[in-house]
Amino acid sequence: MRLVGLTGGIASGKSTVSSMFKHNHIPVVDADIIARDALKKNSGGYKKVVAAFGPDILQDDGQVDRLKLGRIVFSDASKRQLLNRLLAPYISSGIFLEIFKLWIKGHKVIVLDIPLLFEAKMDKWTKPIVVVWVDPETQLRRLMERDNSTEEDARNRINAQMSLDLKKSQADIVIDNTGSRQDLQERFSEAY
Ligand SMILES: CC(C)(COP(=O)(O)OP(=O)(O)OC[C@H]1O[C@@H](n2cnc3c(N)ncnc32)[C@H](O)[C@@H]1O)[C@@H](O)C(=O)NCCC(=O)NCCS
Ligand SMILES: Nc1ncnc2c1ncn2[C@@H]1O[C@H](COP(=O)(O)OP(=O)(O)OP(=O)(O)O)[C@@H](O)[C@H]1O
Repeated sequence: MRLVGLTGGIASGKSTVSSMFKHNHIPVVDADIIARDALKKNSGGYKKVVAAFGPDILQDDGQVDRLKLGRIVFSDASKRQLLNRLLAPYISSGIFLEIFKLWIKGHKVIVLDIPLLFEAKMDKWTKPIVVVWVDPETQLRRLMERDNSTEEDARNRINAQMSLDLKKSQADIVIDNTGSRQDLQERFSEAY
């Protein structure tokens, strides 16, 4: 079985590339979805995170206020490391469970779409590593547009990750997504 690592920076275009893999009938495990499940009300991760960060991070319905928690952790590295440490066991076991389910169904190639592939040291499990790269200005603009966020919030999120150029230097395949969606489709078709 081949596990392809699909990574990049926030808003560099991983989800867009991941839908191209799905279009080619290659299944994708999305680490962001698994991380969201790990923080849903009453899950193991939720209980740990609420115990550590306090009830102020909760909405009226008891779910975690993701915007509020995001503001806290993306502007404070030690709080971010704490959140990462608390959720890591739930996220990694969720990822391996999803991969296992696809493997027993007989899939020979599976894509793991994970923004923190290198940061979480999961790069040793994947080959090839595909990095979706964009230039910094395009990344900032797309992130602000997509999330309707301020420049400060967007910069904090970008700075919370390993630099995109460093990720690019460790890639087996680089897909440049600075151009149009059509250009991206062409880059993808050249690589796959
Ligand atoms: C802080 C949280 C609640 C903010 O939620 P929000 O809905 O605003 O963002 P979302 O989860 O959709 O993430 C958007 C992007 O932010 C980046 N990001 C998320 N968590 C982190 C992190 N801990 N460090 C660096 N970048 C991160 C990723 O590029 C991700 O694609 C959430 O991101 C979270 O629980 N993060 C910790 C879990 C994690 O590490 N997730 C990454 C997947 S492995
Ligand atoms: N080539 C492109 N031209 C214009 N907009 C694009 C292009 N590629 C992606 N986008 C847009 O940029 C934003 C970020 O793309 P996408 O959501 O695929 O990134 P991502 O890497 O999956 O982000 P995250 O790390 O937050 O999950 C989205 O709004 C998407 O529609």
